[in-house]
Amino acid sequence: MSVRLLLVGGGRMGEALLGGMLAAGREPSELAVAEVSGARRTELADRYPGVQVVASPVAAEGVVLATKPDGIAAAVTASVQAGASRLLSVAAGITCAAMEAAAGGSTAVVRAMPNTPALVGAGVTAIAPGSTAGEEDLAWAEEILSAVGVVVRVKETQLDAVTGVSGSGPAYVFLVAEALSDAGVLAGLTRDLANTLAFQTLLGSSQLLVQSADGPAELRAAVTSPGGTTAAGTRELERAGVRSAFLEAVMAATERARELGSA
Ligand SMILES: NC(=O)C1=CN([C@@H]2O[C@H](COP(=O)(O)OP(=O)(O)OC[C@H]3O[C@@H](n4cnc5c(N)ncnc54)[C@H](O)[C@@H]3O)[C@@H](O)[C@H]2O)C=CC1
Ligand SMILES: O=C(O)[C@@H]1CCC=N1
Repeated sequence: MSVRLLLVGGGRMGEALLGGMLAAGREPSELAVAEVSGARRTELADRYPGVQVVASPVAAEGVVLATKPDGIAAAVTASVQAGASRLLSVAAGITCAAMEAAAGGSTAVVRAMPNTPALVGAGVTAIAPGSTAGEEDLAWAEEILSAVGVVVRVKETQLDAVTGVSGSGPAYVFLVAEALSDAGVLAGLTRDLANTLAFQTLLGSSQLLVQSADGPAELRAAVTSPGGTTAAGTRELERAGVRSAFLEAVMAATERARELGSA
């Protein structure tokens, strides 16, 4: 008997999607995970009772591909051989055309770029259709991914840039969190207190940003008193080239996604 949805690759991103879908109310019996690592299969089976955990693809109505980019072509072929007629890939760089070639038929392909805040239902995913994917296929992908956060539709040519901004973006934010906490310790606070202050500041600032009618420049101006502490701190960030560092980081990640797709 086929499952409704098979996840191929139960690593960090695959687990984020699986955990998010279950938290959003998906029945475990609808889901299966194909994972090549035996140790990982044991972990997943323990953590997600009721989800079928297998070593290679089983028959499924639809398949989410979450292996590393260099494993996607083989995973597409195995999934199609097992009977899948609809594929959704989250791999960085790998194009719909490459997956369609590996599928070798009329399989509908949707390419997506999610991010790990999907683990807590606060992800953002951009999706783009392959050449034979229609509205129903996009709606199917949206139904899966909207369980773990916001979903936006983009052109496939935009997906490498999306990878640079929001796919990799959580790592940049975590780096800021570490740095802000380290700075608190440098200024004499305990690590626990510095973590609480840094993490809650990131959370609160993000919530303010998405809920406010003002954009980031206005919100930053509201924190910055004339001749005050924030202006003094911001001057150092600008002097260190933080803004430029973010521009370069996103461009490097975007370029790397392109390279992964052409490897
Ligand atoms: N980690 C992240 O923040 C994000 C990752 N992605 C994409 O998600 C994909 C997975 O990335 P991660 O989860 O970080 O990597 P990972 O290495 O944690 O997970 C990959 C998993 O796939 C398994 N695997 C490999 N070949 C397989 C096969 N043929 N059949 C079944 N399982 C197989 C591996 O054993 C591993 O558990 C990548 O393509 C990446 O570009 C996309 C957005 C964000
Ligand atoms: O680092 C990577 O290649 C993956 C894709 C986006 C986030 N993590």
